[in-house]
Amino acid sequence: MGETASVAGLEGVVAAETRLSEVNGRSGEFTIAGFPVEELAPRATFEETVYLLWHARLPDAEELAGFREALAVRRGLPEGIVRLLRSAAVAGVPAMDALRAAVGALGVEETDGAEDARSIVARFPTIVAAYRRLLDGEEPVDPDPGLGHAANYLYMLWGERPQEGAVRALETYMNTVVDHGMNASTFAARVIVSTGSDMVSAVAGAVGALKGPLHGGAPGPALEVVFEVGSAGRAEEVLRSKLERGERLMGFGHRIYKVRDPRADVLAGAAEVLYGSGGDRGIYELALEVERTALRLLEEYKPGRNLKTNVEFYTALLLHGLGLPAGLFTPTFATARVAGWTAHCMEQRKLGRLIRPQSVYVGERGKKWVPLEKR
Ligand SMILES: CC(=O)SCCNC(=O)CCNC(=O)[C@H](O)C(C)(C)COP(=O)(O)OP(=O)(O)OC[C@H]1O[C@@H](n2cnc3c(N)ncnc32)[C@H](O)[C@@H]1OP(=O)(O)O
Ligand SMILES: O=C([O-])CC(=O)C(=O)O
Repeated sequence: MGETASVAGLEGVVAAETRLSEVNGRSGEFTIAGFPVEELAPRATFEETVYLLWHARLPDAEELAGFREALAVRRGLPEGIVRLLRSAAVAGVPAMDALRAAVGALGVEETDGAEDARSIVARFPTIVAAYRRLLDGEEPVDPDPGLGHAANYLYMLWGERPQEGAVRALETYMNTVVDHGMNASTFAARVIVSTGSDMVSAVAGAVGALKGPLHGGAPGPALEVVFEVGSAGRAEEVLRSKLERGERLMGFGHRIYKVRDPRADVLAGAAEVLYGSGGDRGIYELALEVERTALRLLEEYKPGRNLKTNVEFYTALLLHGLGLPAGLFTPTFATARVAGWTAHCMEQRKLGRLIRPQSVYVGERGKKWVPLEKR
């Protein structure tokens, strides 16, 4: 092969054609299967959004009822997976690692992609909620087939039926983050199925990619910073010292968005409603001050980089407002994004080829073997 320049982080490289979602980083627009995120996310149920991704259109009433039912009947976990989660909880395994192990242990149906996708998406919240309860020393709560996907997740976490406002906030969140172009975890999933491998393997790999702090692992640390700041007067001092030490501010910056991430506004709207009706209003106000200070300081320390608020900052605020502990932020992200991963797997299978980019060799050549005793 001739010499080819490498592109650090594959920035700007187009890796696939997709009809699932479009991220426009210059105008700050995000489209999910034809719908602007701000149009779809606050209105749709999660089941409607998943149906839209998988079928390229919204369901009618009968199709939606059938789809809800199809997910609801697949929520239960095989006994082996519950056993696996119990031992992981005893060993104190972090939630994303337990999720990855549990997903990896799901049986591969391999009859058709749609069946795999339904049973994987249906079981994600059950795994996450059961594991959270086991970590807290409580028994898992069985899914309630009478509840929608998001409501049932909260029910399995808390053991009581959630209020409508909480369900709406969670559905808005899950719809907002369900997919996002060729993000790292989605790309990982597409690479795995492109080899002809199965969807369970692809989703387990995607969970591994999502948990990193530069991707889906950011909201926990973003909230920690708000707590570390503690009061509005300390925002400048705390954030400045982080930037002086060369640390990144979690929840800010994005590979594609060079303007504000439009999902931040959708989640800010949902958070405003959630905190407006009570809850920890003080932390919400403080977070807004932290955001303002962070944006100002990022412009000062990284001029011209256009580092703006990303989805994770408001994810942290919204999920905290819902009463979720920080350890559940990334697993909850995964319970939404898994619908996008499976949609991409199906699309990749239909349209894609083996994904196999190139590397440029920068090592030495022509070396001579040296026997062990002479090294
Ligand atoms: C769901 C999601 O995945 S959304 C993203 C969630 N991740 C975060 O919030 C983590 C914080 N943000 C980041 O680390 C980055 O902005 C990323 C990983 C999201 C994007 O990274 P990239 O596109 O690779 O940008 P890159 O790492 O090249 O950074 C460009 C410059 O901006 C700086 N920078 C980028 N983000 C930040 C940040 N949050 N805080 C401080 N500096 C930053 C980098 O240090 C670099 O500066 P330099 O050129 O002077 O060395
Ligand atoms: O698109 C990205 O690179 C990261 C992101 O915001 C997401 O996955 O939601």
